[in-house]
Amino acid sequence: MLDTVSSADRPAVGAGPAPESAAAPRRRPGIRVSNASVTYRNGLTALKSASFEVPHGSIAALVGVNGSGKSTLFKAIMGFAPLSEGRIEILGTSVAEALRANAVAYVPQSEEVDWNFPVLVEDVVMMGRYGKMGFFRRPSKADHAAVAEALSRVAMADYRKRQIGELSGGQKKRVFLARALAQDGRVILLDEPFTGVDVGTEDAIVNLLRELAAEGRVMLVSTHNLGSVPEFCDYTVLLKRTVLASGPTREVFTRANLETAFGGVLRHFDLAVGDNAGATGILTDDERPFVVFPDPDPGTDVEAADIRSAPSAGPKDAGGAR
Ligand SMILES: Nc1ncnc2c1ncn2[C@@H]1O[C@H](COP(=O)(O)OP(=O)(O)OP(=O)(O)O)[C@@H](O)[C@H]1O
Repeated sequence: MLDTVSSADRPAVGAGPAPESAAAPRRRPGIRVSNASVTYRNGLTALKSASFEVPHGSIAALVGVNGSGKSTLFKAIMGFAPLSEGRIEILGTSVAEALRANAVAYVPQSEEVDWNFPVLVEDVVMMGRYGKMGFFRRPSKADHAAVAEALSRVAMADYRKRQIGELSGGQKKRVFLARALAQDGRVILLDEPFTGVDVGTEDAIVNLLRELAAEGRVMLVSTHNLGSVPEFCDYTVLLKRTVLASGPTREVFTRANLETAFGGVLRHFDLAVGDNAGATGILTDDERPFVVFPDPDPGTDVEAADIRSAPSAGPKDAGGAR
């Protein structure tokens, strides 16, 4: 039986996880990955001894270069890729039990979907209800109501009779988010939800994810959009065939950790400001950049912010692009 979430489990959205003290009860993990390894049939170990936790009611970024194992981790959480060692727990149960309870929803990358397949928007969202239907998959009133509510939550109710292939990239993403909502997924895995979407749609998706976190759901978001991670992800998991670092974003999402995770792949500019010895750093792997301001008080956390576009002044080289 999957456990339920009380409001006591929920963090203040956007405020990051509450600090834990000896007196405070430990927040229950939504996803707990312990020493998990995945080896494909061709002998490649795509994930080695990965361990991390993401608590109830939070949004976690899954960040790493192409081939670092993000999709492999998603497949393991969805039960498609068996573990050669270790364990994954979802809402305190095994993967198999979480899948039986229909607790894990997946929002795919656009490339994974055949957009020529003739299917209506409302039919795609109805797929989220299949796990709750009988053998003949005849939708009940409740199923139709759940689909309508999910579509209106992502502002796509007017498109329900449209062919999915006719929609824009951002609209398609919202439809697949609606499918996850119709399923009532308590754990939602989102694969590159911001690729190819405009800023308005990205903001709409982020706001929705915040609402879902406030409802106690757990989101794991694979993204190359580094600039948006500190903005809306409470937790970060840095992946490079294993977990390099994981925990609250403000602790994990540091320049040093990002450089380790991305190595030479990450573009890195330092903007020297006048004679200021400290320099503003911009880290990007080509989507929205992540900006690191000089630390006014060395020894404390690095201050970070995101920008939506490159600064108008060109980068003054203090290390240059790598
Ligand atoms: N079915 C498979 N069989 C064998 N190797 C695989 C399989 N799927 C993925 N791999 C390999 O596992 C490694 C990790 O791939 P994965 O798709 O998990 O990376 P990723 O971080 O999701 O990459 P991207 O950012 O490009 O989506 C890669 O070297 C990939 O070639």
